[in-house]
Amino acid sequence: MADAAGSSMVTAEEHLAWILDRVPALAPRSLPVGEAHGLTLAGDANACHDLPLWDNSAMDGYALRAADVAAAGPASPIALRVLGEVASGSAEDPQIGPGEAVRIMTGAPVPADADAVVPVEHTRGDRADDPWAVERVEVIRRADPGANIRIRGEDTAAGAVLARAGDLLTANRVAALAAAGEAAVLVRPRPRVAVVATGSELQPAGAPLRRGQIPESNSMLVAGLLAECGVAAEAVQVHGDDTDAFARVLAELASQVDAIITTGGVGPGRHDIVRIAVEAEPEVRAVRVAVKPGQPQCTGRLAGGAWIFALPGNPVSAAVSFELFVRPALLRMQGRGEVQRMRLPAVAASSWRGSAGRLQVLPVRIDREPGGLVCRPSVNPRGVSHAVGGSGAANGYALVGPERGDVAAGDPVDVIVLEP
Ligand SMILES: Nc1nc2c(c(=O)[nH]1)N[C@H]1C(S)=C(S)[C@@H](COP(=O)(O)OP(=O)(O)OC[C@H]3O[C@@H](n4cnc5c(N)ncnc54)[C@H](O)[C@@H]3O)O[C@H]1N2
Ligand code: MOO
Repeated sequence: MADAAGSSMVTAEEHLAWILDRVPALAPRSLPVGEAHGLTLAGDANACHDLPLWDNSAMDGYALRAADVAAAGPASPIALRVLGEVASGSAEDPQIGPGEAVRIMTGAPVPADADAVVPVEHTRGDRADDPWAVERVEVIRRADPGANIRIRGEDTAAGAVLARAGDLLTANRVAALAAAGEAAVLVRPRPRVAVVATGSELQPAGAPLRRGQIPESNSMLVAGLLAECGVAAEAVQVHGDDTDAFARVLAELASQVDAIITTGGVGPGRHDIVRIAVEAEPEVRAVRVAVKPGQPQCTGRLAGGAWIFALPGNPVSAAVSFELFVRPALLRMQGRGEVQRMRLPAVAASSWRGSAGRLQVLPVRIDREPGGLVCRPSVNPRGVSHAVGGSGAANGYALVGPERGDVAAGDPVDVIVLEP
């Protein structure tokens, strides 16, 4: 281990940069586009063909020659002979002469002889009980050339870049790639992650508690935070403060997963078994980060292969550490270009005590108000790290830089929103 626990203090930015410089990108693989939602592209993806593929109708109506209906109006209908129909999926390209039209449906290819589509609402049919004409249609509104025709390639040209390496494949992106003819995409997989909560005081939720015991909640916290960033935990374990047993668990998991997230046991205490277990690991750093909460961190690559993110046991400290360091690292393993959440400007609705010299990451309730976003602490800022109860009501974090001190009501603060 590079430093003895707590022997050096680094900024949150420096610790994140240290992590992002080192975490490996997982090997890419090709997947059918329909299985790639939520993954990250490992190479640029281009349109295989124009979108739309051919000039097609934007309306259910009649394809015709615009010049034929230039003088049409409600009081001066123009009658056209109906030749037939081009339905969606039809490969027909019927010839249309002057004074002629074909019924056409939305999305169907516009016949080469037509230069406009008139919606059925702007026509009168030749039967009393049906708006659609069979043989003869009266057009009661003029149409300009090009009206209601979606031009081949006007959305995206063949060969255009639709998404780049590092982009998340959102539902919209997957749809764009499929629509543009991509059958398979090169993506990086989600990391395999194990969660290990440590502490001899921990009991299953709902179990009877004697003095000194508490319900275990961090494993659910971390597994849930993983799920919220698209990763299903492969293993979730809870262990007591037995250094040897923990070292064995770590050694076993290190060759099975890409990352191990532990909580608890990173302080300088006599039973802080995680810190003790990773002390001899040359590529794991133990640092104190200038952040509140989330100060003690042991992070790096274990000799067995996996990365370890040993987070403090205090529940809010663990949650903040996950947000600041683990989430970006897991996204970078997937090759994601942007690994940080968007920071939005908000206004503090109340004053709170700051933490000059450390980045304050405060669980807050963020609300929309007519003037913009406002936020108020959801925990007592006096003691944030253990405030698991109050933090449950938070929907984001306020980020107050180390150069700032206390926050006054009305002050601007940056927030990140955690709810989708
Ligand atoms: N002498 C010092 N003491 C402490 C320091 C320090 O610098 N010097 N740092 C404090 C800070 S800051 C933090 S954060 C904690 C980090 O402690 P650990 O990572 O060793 O965490 P634990 O001692 O195991 O637990 C802390 C706290 O959290 C509760 N906890 C732990 N695991 C869970 C769980 N799975 N579910 C729910 N709650 C859990 C635990 O009961 C403790 O109350 O150290 C400070 N001390
Ligand atoms: O720095 Mo510890 O993680 O706050 O309480």
